[in-house]
Amino acid sequence: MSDIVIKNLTKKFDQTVAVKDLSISIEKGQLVSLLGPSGCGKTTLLRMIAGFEKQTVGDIYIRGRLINDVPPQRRNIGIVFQDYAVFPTMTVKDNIAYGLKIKKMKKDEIEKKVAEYIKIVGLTGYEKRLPSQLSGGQQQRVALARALIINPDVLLLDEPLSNLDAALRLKIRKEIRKIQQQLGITAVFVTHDQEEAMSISDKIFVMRKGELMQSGTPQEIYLNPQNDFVASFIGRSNVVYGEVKSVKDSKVFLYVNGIEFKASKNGEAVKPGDKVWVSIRPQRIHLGKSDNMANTGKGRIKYVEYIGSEIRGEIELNENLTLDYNSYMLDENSITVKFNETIPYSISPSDINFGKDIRGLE
Ligand SMILES: Nc1ncnc2c1ncn2[C@@H]1O[C@H](COP(=O)(O)OP(=O)(O)OP(=O)(O)O)[C@@H](O)[C@H]1O
Repeated sequence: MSDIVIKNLTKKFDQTVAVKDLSISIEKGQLVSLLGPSGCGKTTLLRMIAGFEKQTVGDIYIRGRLINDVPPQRRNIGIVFQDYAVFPTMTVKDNIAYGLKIKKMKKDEIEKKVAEYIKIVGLTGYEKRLPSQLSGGQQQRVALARALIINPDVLLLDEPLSNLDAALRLKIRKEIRKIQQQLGITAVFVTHDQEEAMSISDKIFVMRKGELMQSGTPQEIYLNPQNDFVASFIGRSNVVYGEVKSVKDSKVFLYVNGIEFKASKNGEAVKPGDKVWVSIRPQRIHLGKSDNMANTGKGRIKYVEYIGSEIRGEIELNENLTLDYNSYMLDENSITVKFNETIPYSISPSDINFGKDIRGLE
C-alpha cells in the first residue's frame, strides 16, 4: 500500500521551476531518499509534502487522503531538519515531551512515552540536559525522538546528517535506519550524498533540475542506470559518449573515441548510428591477462594509488580515451601496476552500460 502518493506535482518560484511534473508513490514502511545535486528541488518537494510550501499544480495524498489544503500541523507528519531545531531553553525530556503536551495527553502517559522514546534514541541519562550541553549527534537524536513520539504517519528528514562530522554521520544514519525499521514508519530522506542514500534506502528517487531522472532500489539504480546523469552520479563510473556501430544477435558493438566495445544488449533497442552514453565502472576494468577475451587491449597506466586493499588510477586505452580503474588486491597473487607501464586489460560485455537517453553530467 502506498503511504504517500504524489501526482503531477509542479512548483514554480517566478521563473524558476523547482519541481517539474513529478509523480511518485512511496510504500508504507519504506525509507526512500530524494537524491540529487544542489538545486534539484528535493527540499522544495519535501516542504510541499510537509505543507510549508504550496504546489503550483498537482496533488499530494497521505494514506489516501488528499492533503493539498491541509495545514502543516494537521498533516500528522514528523520532521527532522538539518539544523536540529530543538528548543534551546527546554531540557531533553521537555523537548521530546512537547508534541504530547500540545496534544494534551495525560501526565503519566507522557512520562511513560517519553521514557520509551529516550531509550529508543539512546539518550538515557541525558534527560535533564539542555541542548547546549549536548553534541550535534545527541541534539539530532532529540529532534528524532521529538518527531517520532507523536506517532506520525510519515517521517520527513531534511539532510539530517549534514551538520555532523564524518564519523558521526555514519553512526547516526545507521541509527536512523534501525529505528525506522524497528518502528516500521514510512520515511522520506533528503540528501545530496549518493553513498548516504544508497546505504539506508529501500528506494531512491534521483532528481535533477526539478525532474525525476530514475527511481528504484539502490541496486537497480547502480546496476542499470537509465541515463548518463544517473550513471555518473550514483557510484563512481567512467561515462563517455559514442555511437552504435552494429547490432548482432545479443551483442551491440559500440564505437567510443576510436575504440570498439562489445556490450550485451540491455533493455533499450538501439540501431547502428545511434548516439549513446557508455558507462564502465572502474572496478569492472580487469587489469592483467584474462581468460575473458572480450574487449581486450593494451593500455598504459597513467596514474596509480595504492590504498590498502585497492589500487586505483587511470589507464589510457588510446590517446583519446583514458579511464579510471580500480582493482582489488585480494592476495599476494593480485595484480600490481607501475606508472607508465603497458598492461593488458579486458572488460566483460555485461559490465558495459549504455543507452540513448543523454542528459549530460553534473
Ligand atoms: N523560496 C524560493 N524562492 C525562489 N526560488 C526558490 C525558493 N526556494 C527554492 N528556490 C529555487 O528552486 C530550486 C530548487 O531548490 P531546492 O532548495 O528545492 O533544491 P535542493 O535540491 O534542496 O538544493 P540544496 O541541496 O542546495 O538544498 C533552486 O533553483 C532554488 O534556487
